[in-house]
Amino acid sequence: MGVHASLREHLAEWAAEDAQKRAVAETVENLAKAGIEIAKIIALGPLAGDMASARGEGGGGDTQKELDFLANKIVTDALKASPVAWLGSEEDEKAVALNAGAPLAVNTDPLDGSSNIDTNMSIGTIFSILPNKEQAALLQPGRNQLCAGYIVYGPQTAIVLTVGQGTHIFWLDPRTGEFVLGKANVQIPAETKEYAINSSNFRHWDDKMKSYIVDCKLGKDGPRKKDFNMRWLGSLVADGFRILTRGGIYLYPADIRKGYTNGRLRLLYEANPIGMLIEQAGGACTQGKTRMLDLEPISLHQHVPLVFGSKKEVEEVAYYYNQPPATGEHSPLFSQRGLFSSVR
Ligand SMILES: O=P(O)(O)OC[C@H]1O[C@](O)(COP(=O)(O)O)[C@@H](O)[C@@H]1O
Ligand SMILES: [Mg+2]
Ligand SMILES: [Mg+2]
Repeated sequence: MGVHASLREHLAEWAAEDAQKRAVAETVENLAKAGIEIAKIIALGPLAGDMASARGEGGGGDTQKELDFLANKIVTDALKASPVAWLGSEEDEKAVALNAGAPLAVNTDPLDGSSNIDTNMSIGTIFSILPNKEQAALLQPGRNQLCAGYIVYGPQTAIVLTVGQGTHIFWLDPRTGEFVLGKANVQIPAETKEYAINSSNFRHWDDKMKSYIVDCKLGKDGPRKKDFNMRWLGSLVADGFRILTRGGIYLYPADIRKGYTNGRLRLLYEANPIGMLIEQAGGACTQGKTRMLDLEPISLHQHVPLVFGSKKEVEEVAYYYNQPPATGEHSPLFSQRGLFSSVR
């Protein structure tokens, strides 16, 4: 399949005469229109009202902000007008029935990066499109996704998209209201020297994660033998975009805080769509050791530890997780030497 200049042409050629693919294409186009609407609100900043004010709790249990609510409404309306039977949204506690008998089911994070709404930083809308099934259509492993993507609202608005034939980035041209191809077949470099983690949580992590980060910080003086840089934007879509652009690794591990024992990110509408986009760009996405897209979901708002990015670096994290437990002076808590330097 060729990659066409506009998102519309790209989807039309891919879908051709296949009914399921045409349904996916129509849904993506409707989500793209919803994205343009959301982008306009975001571009207004405070002129659109206080979009960062709290409204209560969203369906997933996190604080719901005004823009979370509004984005959910816009995305839900777009999906109601699409061949979608079931909707799973971060902002709705339960699955939402849309068009009975339609061929698709969609999981979405309508507004990712809510803590950045009033900071003029990139935020986004994530979606994962699945075939409809008679039972539990939304609870399918990520490898079943027909399409995954997100719209990022940043200095530029763009859609990062995969239908299983590479990951492509389409930029919104505000002059025409059309998404046009910016980067076809994104390839994430296999190796990296840049990691992204909220390191304020260091004391809550297990020893394996502490060791990995300690060794990154030791740089050339430690077992990794290279200096690392760190970035943390606090929006998965923005950190993900950087990794798609120049490589890197993103980590949100499980930790011992209440509500974080399976990490912070959600499997169905964050980890799975990001996982498909990253794999299709030559990267890897795991729960630390095992492939994200093979995980059998058990609930709509399920948390999962998330590690993704440059393939070799993601494998390096699995290497740390596969080491025997650390004890005594070899603990990164007590040592400035890398925990596993002796076993390499
Ligand atoms: O504030 P923390 O703990 O660093 O978490 C940041 C992570 O949480 C998220 O904001 C979760 O997404 P929501 O804003 O959709 O809840 C990610 O985008 C981001 O990577
Ligand atoms: Mg999110
Ligand atoms: Mg969200």
